[in-house]
Amino acid sequence: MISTLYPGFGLLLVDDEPAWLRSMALTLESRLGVTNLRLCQDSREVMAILADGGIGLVLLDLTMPYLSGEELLKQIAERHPETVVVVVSGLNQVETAVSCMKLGAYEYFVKTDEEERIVGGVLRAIRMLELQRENREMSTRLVSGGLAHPEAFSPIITADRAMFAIFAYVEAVAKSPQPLLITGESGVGKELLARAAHLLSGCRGELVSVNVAGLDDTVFADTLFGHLRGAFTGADSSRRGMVEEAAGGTLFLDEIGDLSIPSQVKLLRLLQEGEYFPLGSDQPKRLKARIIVATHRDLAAAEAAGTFRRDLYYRLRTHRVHVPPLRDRKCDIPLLLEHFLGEAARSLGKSRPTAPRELAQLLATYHFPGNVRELKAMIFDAVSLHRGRMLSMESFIAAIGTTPAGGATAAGTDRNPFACFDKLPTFADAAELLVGEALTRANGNQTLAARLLGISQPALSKRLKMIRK
Ligand SMILES: Nc1ncnc2c1ncn2[C@@H]1O[C@H](COP(=O)(O)OP(=O)(O)OP(=O)(O)O)[C@@H](O)[C@H]1O
Repeated sequence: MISTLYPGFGLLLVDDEPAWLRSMALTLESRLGVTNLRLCQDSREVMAILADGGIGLVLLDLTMPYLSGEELLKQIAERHPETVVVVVSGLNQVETAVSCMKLGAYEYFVKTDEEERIVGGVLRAIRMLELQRENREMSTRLVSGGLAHPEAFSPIITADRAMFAIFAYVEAVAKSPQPLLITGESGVGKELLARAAHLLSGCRGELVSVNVAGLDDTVFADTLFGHLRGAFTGADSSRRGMVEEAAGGTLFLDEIGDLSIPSQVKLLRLLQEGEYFPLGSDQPKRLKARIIVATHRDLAAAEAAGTFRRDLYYRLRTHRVHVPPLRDRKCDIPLLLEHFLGEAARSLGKSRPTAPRELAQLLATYHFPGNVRELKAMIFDAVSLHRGRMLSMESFIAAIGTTPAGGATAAGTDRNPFACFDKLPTFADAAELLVGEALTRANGNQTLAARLLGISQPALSKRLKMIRK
């Protein structure tokens, strides 16, 4: 069920020199983690291999016995136009390169080019093909009327279009054996999405979650792969690792961006080889779980900074989604408010309070660094404190009031916004600025602005009149 082949389509390397084929295969495997490879030394076999299906990308030599690369390029363009061809030739001639590009080659490299350039070109071609495949799957879903299994996403409350697009994507790639990478700030709902992907995968086993942040390399290996009795001092009994617990299901590795480099190597090996060794054992076990990983970190930046291995990054990002922060989907706030009010009332055994009309508006003024988790905690806190029918806004104002809307807390200004002023504004100027800011955050709603300022609505109205005079 679980394929360890990467990418999801085959790469066919065609060259009459076996040494070049071997060396290219090793380079692609070690640099990009490519394992879905077929090598072909005889140009006459190429079209038959393509006819069998499964090949997405061909790396083609030009000068070969029987059929030349240019002849093959013509035939591939005619019979398999969806197959991408990258020419890697010994010929360093501009005319040949131009003629190959005219025949439909995606890129042209000379064998003496730097390895980095050729590897980069192959990676571009792989990404383009992966995107084409994803787009095809997505459009099929859109044409066939959206989600086939909306119920898998029912725990995720949203009215946001970007979120629905993510659902369609997750459904499209749910049965793929390749890993799924979910990124997004803390508390946006990445784990909920992982659960939906697991449900849709059709795998009958469990979803096993492991937070890998802060695990040192030995603990990481022990947690994932388990150990045999006596594997190390204190290992009085053997232990099944999480990879085994997740067999037939999904292994969800959270906070993957915090994984140490040695543990990244172990994870890459697991993905590439589909095998692992429990500590103290020389008998390999097979990976039988789908892998989903999540992080709040920017993995591309971590890869560029050298703290995340490139080969693992490319392996993990085959299918990826980015969940937007709550501040970018404010239309979800009223829905989530209603949802969590009900949930909080039920779990606290209270009757469901009614939210004041301005509450959703007030919440929309806040930037929610902790996203949905923070909103949920605020609502649970307010419901646990509240008495009577109408929910009080005070606990929300207290929570929101401690953090500026932009989220910026420049040094020295988090408690005292005037600390950075050389010359203090006058009292009247400061009051005018404050009132203006409150009205902006409250979208012009005076009742809400007055609450944000901790004054009554008539007092705010009076102050506005004074300002406007
Ligand atoms: N759209 C949503 N609808 C309902 N509940 C949600 C939604 N998004 C998040 N939650 C709730 O918010 C909390 C945080 O969600 P979750 O753990 O999935 O976030 P996360 O992105 O994985 O966070 P972290 O990066 O910190 O692990 C959970 O209680 C979850 O049920």
